[in-house]
Amino acid sequence: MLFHVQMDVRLPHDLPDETASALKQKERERAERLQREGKWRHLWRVAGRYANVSIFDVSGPQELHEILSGLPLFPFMDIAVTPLCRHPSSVHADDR
Ligand SMILES: O=C(O)C[C@H]1C=CC(=O)O1
Repeated sequence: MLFHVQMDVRLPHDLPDETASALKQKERERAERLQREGKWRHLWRVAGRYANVSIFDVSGPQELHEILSGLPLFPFMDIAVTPLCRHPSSVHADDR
């Protein structure tokens, strides 16, 4: 099942630089692993903002919630989830 996810990162201004760097490094490793596993299908930076737009391919909302809530930056992100289904006019056979 595909989900469009927008994540807006809001790190507290008083978060120490070392803590922020460590969180970002852990987040990067987790994101790379999930992409290699095929669960995080697209990851795009929103131009001009500390935010991303992503497409996840997971079994359903429960798995998505487990993934998102396990992200190191989860406590510092506003997340909006939109479930997707196939568009009848799409020419891409792999759209699910
Ligand atoms: O930078 C972000 O958009 C937040 C988060 C998502 C993937 C990642 O590596 O960090």
